[in-house]
Amino acid sequence: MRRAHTVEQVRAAEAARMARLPEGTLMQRAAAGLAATCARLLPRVYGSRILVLAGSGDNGGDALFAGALLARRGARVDALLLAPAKAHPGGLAALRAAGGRVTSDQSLFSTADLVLDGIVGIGGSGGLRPGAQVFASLPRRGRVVAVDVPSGVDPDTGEVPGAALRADVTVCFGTYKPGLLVDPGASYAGVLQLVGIGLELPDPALAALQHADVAALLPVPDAESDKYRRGVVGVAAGSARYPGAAVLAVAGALHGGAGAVRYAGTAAAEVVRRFPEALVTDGGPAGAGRVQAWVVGPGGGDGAARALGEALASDVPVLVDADGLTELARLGPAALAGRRAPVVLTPHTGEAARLLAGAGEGPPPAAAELAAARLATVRRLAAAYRATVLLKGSTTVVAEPGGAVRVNPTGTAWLATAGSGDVLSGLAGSLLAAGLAPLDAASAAAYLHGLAGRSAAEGAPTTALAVAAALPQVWRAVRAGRGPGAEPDAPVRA
Ligand SMILES: NC(=O)C1=CN([C@@H]2O[C@H](COP(=O)(O)OP(=O)(O)OC[C@H]3O[C@@H](n4cnc5c(N)ncnc54)[C@H](O)[C@@H]3O)[C@@H](O)[C@H]2O)[C@@H](O)CC1
Ligand SMILES: Nc1ncnc2c1ncn2[C@@H]1O[C@H](COP(=O)(O)OP(=O)(O)O)[C@@H](O)[C@H]1O
Ligand SMILES: [K+]
Repeated sequence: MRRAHTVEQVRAAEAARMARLPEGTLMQRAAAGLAATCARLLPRVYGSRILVLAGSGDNGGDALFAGALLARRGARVDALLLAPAKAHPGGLAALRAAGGRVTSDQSLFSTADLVLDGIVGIGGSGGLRPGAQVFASLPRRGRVVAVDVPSGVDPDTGEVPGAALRADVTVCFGTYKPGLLVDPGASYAGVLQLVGIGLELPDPALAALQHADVAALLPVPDAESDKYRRGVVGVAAGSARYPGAAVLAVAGALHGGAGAVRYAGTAAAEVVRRFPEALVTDGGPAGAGRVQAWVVGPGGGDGAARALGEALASDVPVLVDADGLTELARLGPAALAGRRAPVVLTPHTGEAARLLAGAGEGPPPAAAELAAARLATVRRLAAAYRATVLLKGSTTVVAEPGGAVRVNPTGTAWLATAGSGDVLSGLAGSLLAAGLAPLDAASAAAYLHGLAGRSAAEGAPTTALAVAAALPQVWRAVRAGRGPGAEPDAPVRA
């Protein structure tokens, strides 16, 4: 599990640690780790040209001390101070003593072999200040290494309220910060490198599953298993207008670990033609027979309202997607009140906007606004509907009401293809039917779906059905601990 902590959590852990260590120890550890990463990124340190951008706080201090270490190894290091009067005195003295120089020449940004972004770290707020904005758009030749956080990215949320400096690598200290794992911030961070500085940290604010975590969650049949004990997942999806959504949701469900898939809806003939192993009925969930979880809504069209009502009236977990969400938004959170079994909602940002409006949170916000504030959005939705919410998009995030939040590290923009969301809802519903808790089912499904998307695409456009077809190989890779993302220290973003 990759864990991320908020600024408040990091500061508390740092304060506790610093009380027991000589002053400056943590900064020395941070700078040493930072310099080591920079050295690995350069063909050779000796003779390379390095520009340090140093702001007014300790983030600038880290960058200056790292610059000093690199200067001692023969690099030519220039430091551009964004607030010269407030530059970290110890860091500046160390840099000068090592032969580094202070410069005001901004063109070095474009000629340096490596740029260290020490403008602002976890003390940052708002976008880059005017004096630093120029670096967000200057051409670059060498790599940019962000110190702790790319300057301009909000460390706690990943929001990017103004200009920010895009990094190739971010070296973060002590723990990941949520803003490094969630878009848009994550897309500014590049590859993440964690440097331990010996902090003792509390439960994380945000976590990202890794291969071993997902492998431990995946249901595996044993000698006692039969198809019913493995769980039956019901899929109420598709309509005369959108029969394909039924096929895609069933395709996802068939690869999610349930022992059987029961389809209920008007696309029964299409489903059986494609998947003879599915059990089908052309009525709604109420008359479909016993299942351990329902998936309602993909391509549901006019039938979504009835299917949602019948599924919610059952006593098993219900996953609501697509047209089911539109109907739920119309009804508002009251439709879920009194339900004992869990509810999982899987909106994209457009559906999230409708759900928020349906919860009485004012007029529907613009989807783009919600995408820019993914963590806040998923938390608001989970709280308003008292349900587990998986918010889809450039970074998929999953939240429980008032509780844990998970971020999916495996996504790929190739998944932005019609119908891939239907595969995801079938898959997640199947994991729910197999007995996984809602947060685990949703986040494991997103993890597998992302890997399947990568594997199906391999750099070329793919289709939703191909994503479903790639699921078995992805299961095997995750269970065997191999394939992309398998190494514990694999970059969060491939
Ligand atoms: N506290 C510690 O023990 C450690 C801190 N470390 C470093 O210290 C950093 C935090 O240092 P600070 O608390 O001094 O905070 P920062 O260095 O992140 O920034 C604080 C200063 O930047 C200004 N500022 C805020 N937003 C800005 C913006 N958007 N543009 C320009 N300037 C802005 C503030 O006015 C303030 O003066 C961490 O990110 C990490 O790099 C590391 O050395 C590890 C140990
Ligand atoms: N830019 C993106 N980067 C990564 N994944 C994306 C991006 N855009 C969409 N996705 C993923 O693609 C899938 C699309 O689902 P959805 O929006 O429901 O489409 P559909 O209704 O056509 O199935 C989701 O899993 C979503 O997370
Ligand atoms: K920084």
